Parts: sequence; C-alpha cells; structure tokens
Amino acid sequence: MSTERTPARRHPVRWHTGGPGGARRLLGRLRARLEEQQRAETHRMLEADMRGLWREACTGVGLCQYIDVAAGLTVRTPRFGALRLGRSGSSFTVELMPGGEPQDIEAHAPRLAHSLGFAGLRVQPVAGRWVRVVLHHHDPLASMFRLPHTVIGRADEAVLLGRAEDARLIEHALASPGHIAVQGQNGSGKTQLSYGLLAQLAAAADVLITGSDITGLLLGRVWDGSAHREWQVTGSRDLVAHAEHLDRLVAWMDQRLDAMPPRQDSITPTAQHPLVLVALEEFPGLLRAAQAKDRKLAERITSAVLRLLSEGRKAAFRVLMLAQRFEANAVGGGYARDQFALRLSFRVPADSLVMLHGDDARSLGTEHANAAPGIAYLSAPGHDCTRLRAAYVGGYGAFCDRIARDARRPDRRREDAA
Ligand SMILES: Nc1ncnc2c1ncn2[C@@H]1O[C@H](COP(=O)(O)OP(=O)(O)OP(=O)(O)O)[C@@H](O)[C@H]1O
Repeated sequence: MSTERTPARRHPVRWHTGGPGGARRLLGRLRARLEEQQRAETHRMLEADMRGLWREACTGVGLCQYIDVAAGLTVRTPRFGALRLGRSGSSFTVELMPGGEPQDIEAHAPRLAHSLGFAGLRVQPVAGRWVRVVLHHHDPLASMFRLPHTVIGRADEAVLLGRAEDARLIEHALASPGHIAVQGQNGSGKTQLSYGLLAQLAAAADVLITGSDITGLLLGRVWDGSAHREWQVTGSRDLVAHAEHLDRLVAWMDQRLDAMPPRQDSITPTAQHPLVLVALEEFPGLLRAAQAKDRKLAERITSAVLRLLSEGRKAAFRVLMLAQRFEANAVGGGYARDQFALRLSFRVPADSLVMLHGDDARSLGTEHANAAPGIAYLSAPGHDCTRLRAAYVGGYGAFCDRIARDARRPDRRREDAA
C-alpha cells in the first residue's frame, strides 16, 4: 500500500527582526560580536608575543633554571600566566619557579622591563606561588607632583604625603598612633616633604606644631605670629635652649599621662588638648653639636626624645624626626629607631634603606640609591612598602606664603601646658 504524502507547505523563511529598529539592533549585536572576536584574537597574539619576550628576557638576565633531560638541556623560567591590558596599565601573572621569591624578579626589574619594551615594572603578590608583574610605560614617579592648596581642620584628617607608582594618593592621619622617620641624603627632598606636611597641618584647630630645628628654616621665623611659634626652638647657638624645650615637652606629656581619666589609656586630640607634633629637623646634627659641647647635654637631649618616642603616643604627642641616615647611634639608639611606625627614605645608600625598612627593601637598594629628589620609599603598618613621589609644596618661598596665610593664630583659652 502506498501512502501518498502531502508535501509540506513551504513557507518562506522569515527573519523576526521586529521591524527596521530590530534589524539595526541585530546588526549592532553582530558588529559587537565581531569586534569582540577581533579584540580577543589581538589579545591572544599580544599574549603570545609577551610570553615569548618574557621567556627570553628571563633567560637573558639569568632568571632561569637549566634542567638536564633526556632530550638535552632545557631552560625553565617563571611561568607566564595571563596578560591583562587596562586603561591604567598592563600587567601579567607569573608563577614563581620552585625556590623562587618575588624579590628575584624585582632584583632584575629595570633590565626585564627594558627587554619587554617598558620603562619599569613592579611585582605584586597575588596568591600562593603567583605574582602579578605590573608594567609601566613611563616612570610614573618622574614627573613633579604639586601639593594642592589644602589644609586640614583636625588631626584625624589625612594629610597628603605623595603619589605612588600606580597613581594612588598616599596619605597619613597624624592622629593615627605612630611617629614619623624621614631620612635622605643632602638635597634628596626631606625638607620639602616636611614643608608640605606642616603646611597642611598649620591650620588644624587640634594640632600644635612644636620642636627643635638647628637650621631655623622648617620651624622658627616663618611661624612668627602663629599659635605654634612659642613652642619652637631654633638655631645652634644656644643648645641648652633645645634641651630645656624638650624637657618642657616631656613635662607636658607627663602632666597629660598623670591626668588621664579613669578607664582611658590615650588622649583624643581636641582644641583644648591638641595633638603635639614634635618636629626634630636634622636631629643627628643637634646631637653631634651637643656632644661636642658637653656630653651630659647630649644625654639630656637623647633621654628627652626617647621618652617622647616611647610614651608620647598615648598622650597625643607625635615625633617627626629628620636625619640624613637613621643609624642607631645618630638618632639616640636602636630602641629610639624602633619606635617609628611611618618610615620614609629619600635617596640613601642601599644599606641605609635596609637599615630603616628591613630586608623587604633590599632589592630596591641599588635603584633607590640614585633616586631623583622627591622620590621616597615608604613603609608603615597596613601599607605595603611603596615608592612614591612626595608632594612638592613649591620651595621655601611657597612654604612661607602658606604658613603666613594658613597658620592658626594664638588662642589663650587653650590647655595650660607645663
Ligand atoms: N617632591 C619634590 N618634587 C620635586 N622636586 C623636589 C622635591 N623635593 C625636593 N625637590 C628638589 O630638591 C631640592 C632639595 O630638596 P630638600 O631641600 O628637601 O632636600 P633635603 O633632603 O632636605 O636636603 P638637606 O639635607 O640638604 O636639607 C629642592 O630644592 C627641590 O628643587
């Protein structure tokens, strides 16, 4: 029996485009998909190029292991993971070789970067044995970073220290517990950084800027007429005045510690009980001059500073110490040096960098020993070790103008200090 099949009715194929608007949308989607495919293909090609360059660069600088296998000698380099291209920069992940550490890559950073066609690179830990290699098209610290015309109103507001390599702003609130150490050779940028810090703090209602400055530039004359001036001692002619002034600050600190309310172990700065910033410009110079005059005077100065460093945090006292090198015997001993939480190094020899920041800084030692003025290395609790371009106030004249304009005027209603 044959069955006759009725041929299926053929319908013309219809595209459900939803009218002329729908057709445009469809075309748009197709175009976007094509562009996405082209982008992915370009990315794959770039990634393959970069993988090859990375391998060659690592072999070239000796960041590799030679392994003898049956087929001959093979070279193992840190394994390239994935390339990431972004608006703010390019980076790729790398798996460290067995026994390798991120510092091994950092140690060759300038030469690796140049072989890859970049100005610099930094290594960031990712997870486990993986790190991210961040590439810089130009040295992000090379250009000047001007300090904006800002002041803070309170000690717990952050002041600007500078700008990091990844363009992050690096800030610090003086109210956070920690003294500040700044080291650097002549002309490396310590004073300019301090000008910037004090200029930002000068107007704060709950900050008093005190200290000792044998140069008489950071403190002293420039502060005439402000609330801070009577708490500053300058010059190298009368060294006893520096010792007396530091003793006076210690007595004030003791008074605060004695008067600490029950169930409270630290003072919150207020306008009546301000945070006392003790700036010690070129402190080793003061100690040397005191030692040359009278050993007992130097001991008196050292012991006052040690007390401010060890007990000051609870009493809302903060020390900002500047020195060319933070050698223990130049700054009052290793114990004194250990009290600094925020540490900044401008251009210093490699051993000085390690002395203040520890072994983490070792791989950057050679590079940082030639850093341009204003480039600093920072370490602090909660901050990975960071290189930054310090904010530049614009020189001494600009600092004087800012202090004349912004510095807080005397207010007699304040706490009666010792
Ligand atoms: N952050 C910066 N940005 C741009 N230039 C800077 C910066 N810091 C310092 N400089 C330049 O370097 C010069 C020296 O800086 P500064 O006086 O701060 O050095 P220093 O370390 O305090 O030296 P010294 O120990 O001799 O006082 C400045 O006059 C300025 O030209």
